[in-house]
Amino acid sequence: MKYEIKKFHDGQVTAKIAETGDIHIKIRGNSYEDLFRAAAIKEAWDATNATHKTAVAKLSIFCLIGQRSDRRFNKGESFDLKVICKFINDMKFDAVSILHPHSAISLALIENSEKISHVTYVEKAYNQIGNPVLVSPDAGAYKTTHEIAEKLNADLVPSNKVRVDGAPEISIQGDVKGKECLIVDDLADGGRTFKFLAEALKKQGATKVFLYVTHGQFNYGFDELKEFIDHIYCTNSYKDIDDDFVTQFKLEGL
Ligand SMILES: O=P(O)(O)OC[C@H]1O[C@H](OP(=O)(O)OP(=O)(O)O)[C@H](O)[C@@H]1O
Repeated sequence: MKYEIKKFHDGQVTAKIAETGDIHIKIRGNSYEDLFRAAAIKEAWDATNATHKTAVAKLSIFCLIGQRSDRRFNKGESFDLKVICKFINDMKFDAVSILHPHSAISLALIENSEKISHVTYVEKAYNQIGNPVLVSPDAGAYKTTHEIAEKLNADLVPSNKVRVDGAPEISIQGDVKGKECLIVDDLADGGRTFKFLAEALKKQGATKVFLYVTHGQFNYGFDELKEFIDHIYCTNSYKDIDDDFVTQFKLEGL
């Protein structure tokens, strides 16, 4: 470790660089404090490397806070992802990698950014289940899941979701009768999207329904989800989960 982080009683974070040279900071990035930690480390690193111009600083963010707020939802409201990305740009990293961002807007707003693909984790779930049909829950997930289906040589059933008064309405565009399905998406907040989709898939004859999300928040627990979902796969980008219902793929550095 090339740095130390300390926190004062009032919540202030402070960093100390232990060695000069290249640095690669890996954070969840799912809280403002995480971003401030990275900023403190980078500030100390810049000062330490002021005469070492060839050293490289990289930042990996595994679960970018505000990634869903990729537009100004209503007139008069703040565009939160823009504020967050401005803060990240101010740190001036040479490269910023973002694991499975919700949309391409994060990558467009962050300078020197690139995406870390989630294909490895989907592939692990796909192999553990034994070649299920992939299901993309909405238009946003279709493009990336289509790319993954091509790579894995898997069947893909697209589905569409529109929210009516906050509740998702589902239409499935393919035959899932007698098949095992793996829903693939970026994040689960409460997970209602997937509960409704799993119910619809089972009504159409799917034998088992599994869920893969990269960022597993599951803010309301698993009880409701267990009704129609057989098992969940996710990474620990957002938090560590200890539950038999969930298989978590641990990210290096967390
Ligand atoms: O766990 P849940 O509460 O069901 O939410 C999960 C869904 O919400 C997100 O999409 P979102 O509706 O934000 O996508 P949008 O960009 O189309 O608004 C995410 O990509 C999932 O599809």
